Amino acid sequence: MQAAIDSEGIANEKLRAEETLRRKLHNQVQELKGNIRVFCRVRPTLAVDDQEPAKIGFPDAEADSKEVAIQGPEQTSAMGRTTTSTNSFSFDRVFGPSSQNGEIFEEISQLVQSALDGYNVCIFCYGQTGSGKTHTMSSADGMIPLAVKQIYDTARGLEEKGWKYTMEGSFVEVYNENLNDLLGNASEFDKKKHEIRHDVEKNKTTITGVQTVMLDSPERLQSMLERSSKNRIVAATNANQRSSRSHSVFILRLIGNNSITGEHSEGTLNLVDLAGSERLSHSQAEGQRLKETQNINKSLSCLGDVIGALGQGKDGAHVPYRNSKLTYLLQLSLGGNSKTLMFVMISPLQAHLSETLTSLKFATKVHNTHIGTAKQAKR
Ligand SMILES: Nc1ncnc2c1ncn2[C@@H]1O[C@H](COP(=O)(O)OP(=O)(O)OP(=O)(O)O)[C@@H](O)[C@H]1O
Repeated sequence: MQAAIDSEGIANEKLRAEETLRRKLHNQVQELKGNIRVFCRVRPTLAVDDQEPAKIGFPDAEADSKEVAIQGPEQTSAMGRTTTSTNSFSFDRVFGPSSQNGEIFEEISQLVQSALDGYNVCIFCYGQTGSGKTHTMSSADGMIPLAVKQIYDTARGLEEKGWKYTMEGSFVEVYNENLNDLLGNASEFDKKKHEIRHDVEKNKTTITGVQTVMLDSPERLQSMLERSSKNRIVAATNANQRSSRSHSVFILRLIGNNSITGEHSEGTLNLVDLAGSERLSHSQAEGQRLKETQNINKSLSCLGDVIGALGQGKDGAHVPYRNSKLTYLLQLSLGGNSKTLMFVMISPLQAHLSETLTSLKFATKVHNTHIGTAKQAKR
C-alpha cells in the first residue's frame, strides 16, 4: 500500500516538473518566433459583393504561406503606356479566402497558452470596415469563444498538476477617446468616466467602474457577449455605425495558483477589434463623423508609433503610450513584457484596392518591428 502511495507521489512530482519545463520551452519557442507577429487574412468574396474582384495572389488552402501579392492600380506613362505593378508583402502567415476560423485559431492558440503561463498578450484585428475583423474575433467560432474554450480545457488538464485557475473577463470600447463599459449600462455610454490605473509592480491594469465577470462556465461567456452586442446596438444610431467606429477590447485576466509547488502566475489576454481603418477624406466628413474619423486616425497612428518606439528596443526610451486611450489602456500588455499579434484583414475587391494597400503598408511597418524578450509575471 505504502509503495503504491509513494510511486503515485513520485509520478505526480514528475508531472509537475514536466509542466514547469514545458512552460519554459514553450516560451523559448514563442520568443524564437518573435514577440510581435503579423498575420494577414483575405476575406472571401461574398454573395452580396457585386463588385469586381481585385487581382490578389493569395496562398492556396493547403500552403503554409507567408506572401501575398496585389496587382496595383493602373498607371499611364507620359507616352500613354498603361502599366500595373505588383506589390508583394510578406508576413508571418497569410491566410487565403478559403481559410476557416478554426485553422486560424490553431496558430494563435500558442499565444493563449502564453497568457495561461503568466504573460500578457495582445491580439489585434486591423483593417477597413467590412474586411472581416468581427467575423474573425467575435463570431460564434471566432477567436474570443475559441480562446475561452481552450483556457477552460487547459486549466482543467492542469488541475492534476496542482494548478487552479480563475478567469475574469471585462469588455470595453474606446469611442472618441472615451472608455465605455460594454457590460454596463448603455445609457451611461460617453457620460460615465472610467479611469485607467496601472500597477506596474503587479503588472496589472484596472479600469474604475467597469464590470468584471468571473468566467466560471461557458454560459457566462455567452451572456457576456450577448450583453455587449445588445449595448452596442442600443448605443448605435442610424447615422452612426458605432461598432465599426470604435475599438473594442475583450480583457481576460488569468490567475493561476499551484497549491503544491506554491507557484503563482497572472497573465492577461487582450483581444482587440480595432475601428475601421479607412481614410475618409476630411471634405466628405463633417460633424460627428469627422470627429470619429479624426479620433480613429489618431489612435491607429498612435498604435503604430508605440509599436515603432518599442521596436527600437532602447531601454528607457520614451514610448508614447499616453498619446491615445487605447495604447494607454494596453500599456502593460505591449512592449518588453508581452507578446503581440496583429491580424491585418483585407477585402478581395478591386474597389477597396487603395485601402488594402494602405492596410498592408501599415502591417509591414509593424512586421518590421522586433520587440524585446518578454518577462513572465510570476512571483
Ligand atoms: N472569412 C470569412 N468568411 C465568411 N464570411 C466572412 C469572412 N470574413 C468576413 N465575412 C463576412 O463579411 C462581412 C463583413 O465582415 P465583418 O463584419 O467581420 O467586417 P469588419 O471588418 O468587422 O467590419 P466593421 O468594421 O464594420 O465591424 C460580414 O457579413 C461577415 O460575415
